Amino acid sequence: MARAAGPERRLLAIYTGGTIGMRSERGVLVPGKGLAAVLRTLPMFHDEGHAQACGLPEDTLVLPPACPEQRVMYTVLECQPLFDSSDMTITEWVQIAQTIERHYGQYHGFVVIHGTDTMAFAASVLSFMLENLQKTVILTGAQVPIHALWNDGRENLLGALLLAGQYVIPEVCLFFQNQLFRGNRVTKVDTRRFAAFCSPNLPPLATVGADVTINRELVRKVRGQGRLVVHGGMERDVGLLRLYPGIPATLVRVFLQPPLKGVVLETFGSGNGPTKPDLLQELREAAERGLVIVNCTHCLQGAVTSDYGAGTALAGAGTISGSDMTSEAALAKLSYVLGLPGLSLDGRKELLARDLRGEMTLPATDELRPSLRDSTLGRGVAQLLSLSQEAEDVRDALVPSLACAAAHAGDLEALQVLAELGSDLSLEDFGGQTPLHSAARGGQAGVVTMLLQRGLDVNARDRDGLSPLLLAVRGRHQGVIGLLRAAGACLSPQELEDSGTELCRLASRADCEGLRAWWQAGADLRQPGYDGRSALHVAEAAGNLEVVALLQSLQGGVGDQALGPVSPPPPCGVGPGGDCVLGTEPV
Ligand SMILES: NC(=O)C[C@H](N)C(=O)O
Repeated sequence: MARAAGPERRLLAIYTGGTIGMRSERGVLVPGKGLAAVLRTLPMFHDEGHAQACGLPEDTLVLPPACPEQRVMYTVLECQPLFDSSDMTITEWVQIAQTIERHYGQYHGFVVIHGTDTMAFAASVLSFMLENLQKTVILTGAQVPIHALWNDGRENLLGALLLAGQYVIPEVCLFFQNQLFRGNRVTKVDTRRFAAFCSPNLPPLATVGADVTINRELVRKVRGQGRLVVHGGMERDVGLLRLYPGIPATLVRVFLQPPLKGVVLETFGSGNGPTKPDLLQELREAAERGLVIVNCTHCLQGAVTSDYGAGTALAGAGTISGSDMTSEAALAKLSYVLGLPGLSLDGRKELLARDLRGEMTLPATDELRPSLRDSTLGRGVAQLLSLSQEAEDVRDALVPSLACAAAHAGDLEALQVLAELGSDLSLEDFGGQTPLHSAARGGQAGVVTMLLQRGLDVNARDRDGLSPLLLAVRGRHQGVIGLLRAAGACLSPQELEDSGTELCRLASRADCEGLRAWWQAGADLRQPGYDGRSALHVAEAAGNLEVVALLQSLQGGVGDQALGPVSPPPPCGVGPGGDCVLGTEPV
């Protein structure tokens, strides 16, 4: 965490609705449009003289100077429609995350103006969706509309803008009543008081009084240079069930039915529940058919422990400890972990038990999980996880090699754990290969898909100048070649030039699969070899009619039906389309 440098700090404020901008209609509060226009009239939110002197664009507001050399400028994106946050769902939160992603390069930080009723859910979900966050994201709102004489909206919004503008706190945070909390640690505790939120198991990251006090030890560190990854594939079939004394097993049974894939069980005290055999049996059966059950206490403060038989009975029925997570964070984490592609059930449970975004406090001796102990690679990753803070340098040095080994072996779980550690999956190992090279060489389509989704360079060259595409061609991995081509991979001029000799060699061995792989990668099958002859010449001379026919059909542009169509690579530099979210427009 650092105080932000530079004379101008640009922020994007995404206005989704909530009481802060609400107006009374027929006696009830409903979301109100035009927040930016209101802010423009309030001197604490806009310095019109400075804006005119600098010729700022119409949609840009500028705060009065907080310190002499720095100005915080901001643009308000107003969503359409605006929501009472009671109507917000994962769909809207995914759109907010994607808006941040689209504008990530343009702004130094982000403020999300949101209703308070579901703000703790929103902050939790966003914290998991935004991986490798290197900029400040702050959610805020109000208990009383900003137009009212006595309101908390002005202070909250101003504080959020100033903190996001002046500090780099690379987390999803929530600012309310002079306190900046980690977003996935909060819960709403009051319907009326301005101190609406509390963070029961983690002190605030910052407090604002006459001075701003940042709790530096708590702020998460940026690790690696990995780019922002937005996980939009959150699982929606997750639920929350609060136990109460005497809850019937039949009711629990109904609740746990498919399509539910994961549930947060709110239990008593330190994670205890009724020990009635029929209830435990329902939980056990659900867990055995693959439902993931996370045990969170319904107490405001404290964690799930194994102190009581009534708690260990739940663990015995297959529930996973949620430690001191809030229910909001646990639900968001379930949705995130169950939405990750390509993981086994054990791998998902492994991630759920880990602290991924600072959402849970792990016991001091964090035991290595059995699923990670199973393989040599898993052991390596598990050891890395257990290294102390001081050994981070060693860890950083080992990560590229481990990532390459995991990629080659198709071990998505190990890669996911490395990513969760903040490891940069684009780094080269000692041989100069990236994990994408290794996955391509190993024919690991699942890993290639994951790495491409993370935006890794599809045309990275290893120390010998080889591309992932060439390694996939050599391995004849058609699925991987297709994925790489669709992501814009091309053989380099050198690889294309060298292909002639290789094609002749394949033709002489009647290796049709090898020839098809080159064709699929975009090679010109007429490319001459070192002696000037093409693969077709070689096949004809050898009298191999099958190869001759294949080469003629491929060279003639008639794709082999058995191979399936090869989609042309998209033009380079095409980013995610559209600039609107929830119908959002700058105002
Ligand atoms: N204070 C608030 O913002 C409450 C409002 N119902 C909302 O969540 O949108």
